[in-house]
Amino acid sequence: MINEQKVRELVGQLKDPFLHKMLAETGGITQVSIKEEKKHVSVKVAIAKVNTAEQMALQTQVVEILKQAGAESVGIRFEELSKETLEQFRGKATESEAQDLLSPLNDVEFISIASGKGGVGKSTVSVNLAVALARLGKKVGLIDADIYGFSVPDMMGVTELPIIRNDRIIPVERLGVKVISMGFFVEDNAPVVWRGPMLGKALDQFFRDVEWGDLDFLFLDLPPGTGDVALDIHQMIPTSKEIVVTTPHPTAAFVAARAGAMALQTDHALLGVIENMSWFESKATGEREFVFGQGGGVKLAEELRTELLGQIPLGQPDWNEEDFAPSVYAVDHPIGQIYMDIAKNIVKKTVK
Ligand SMILES: Nc1ncnc2c1ncn2[C@@H]1O[C@H](COP(=O)(O)OP(=O)(O)OP(=O)(O)O)[C@@H](O)[C@H]1O
Repeated sequence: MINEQKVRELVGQLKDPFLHKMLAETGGITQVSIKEEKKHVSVKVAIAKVNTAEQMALQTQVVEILKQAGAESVGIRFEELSKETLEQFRGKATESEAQDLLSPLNDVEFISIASGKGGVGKSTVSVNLAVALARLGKKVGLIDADIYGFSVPDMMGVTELPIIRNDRIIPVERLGVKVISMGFFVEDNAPVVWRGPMLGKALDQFFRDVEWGDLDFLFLDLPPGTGDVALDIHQMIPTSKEIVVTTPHPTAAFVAARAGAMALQTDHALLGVIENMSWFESKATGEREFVFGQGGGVKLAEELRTELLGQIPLGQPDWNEEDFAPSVYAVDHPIGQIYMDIAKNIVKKTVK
């Protein structure tokens, strides 16, 4: 039976990745709560530096150790240790440990894109939002963590593979966005059965071993659905702001609500809802046809107590040969404009 004492004992043995001291020693476990009937454990952990690759590695360890001890799901929030505690320990830090504190993913805004089921346009939205933020002059990265699909490289017209320099993976840059995909690391783009530890290792690499450089936003295209893989990934990625994509049919919104609930349960914040395939507009008459129903986005946003960030109609991107990215809408395309509006709202909502 897992209880608070057990949680403190187990997590307390793990080390603050910067101070290299056990969390029990640094006073790094600041809160523990357990929902007995659901076996959901929430822990608040204080470490020297938050939103880093090191935090992400520690997060994976905490989830693993608590799951082994019988927790069914784990929620983790990170905060920074107080100045006094830091000074007390940092005085003893070596030069290389001080280097850790300059970890390049500090202060990056992680934005994950989720959906209740496949095929609703989650990858299309991820790609176009990332490009729209780059068009606004932001420094943007995109991780294709949809392990069932690997669709991002094709959608953006990426044909090359990342190169490795000094043991670091250099992401492929396309339309101002630095891209890394699970698909780059499997043969022939074949689907893979990713098991927990392997998946964790692959994701960990994307944060730790990729030379992201200086980023404002790092997007994560998550696998669709609310099954085990989606849950694992939610637990393995750093704390992020999440966008849930749905189609307008009310039953689609119902499934998407579960994705939103999963985000909250795993301690990610909701940034809002995007409704995709909202209508088809006739070029000749301007009349709108609600091919996939109506109202799903509004309903979902209400249910999740968040904002409807935008509605995206059906429409094909117009691309030209030189800049071939099949799923990216041009900046002057009406749908490209909608993505720009959503991107501006994201900037406002995240103060980046
Ligand atoms: N607004 C839209 N208008 C027209 N086609 C769209 C629109 N949004 C997405 N599509 C198309 O729908 C298909 C599914 O989109 P996408 O792959 O982005 O969905 P997904 O939710 O990421 O699916 P999965 O998670 O299963 O990979 C793609 O062929 C995409 O080009």
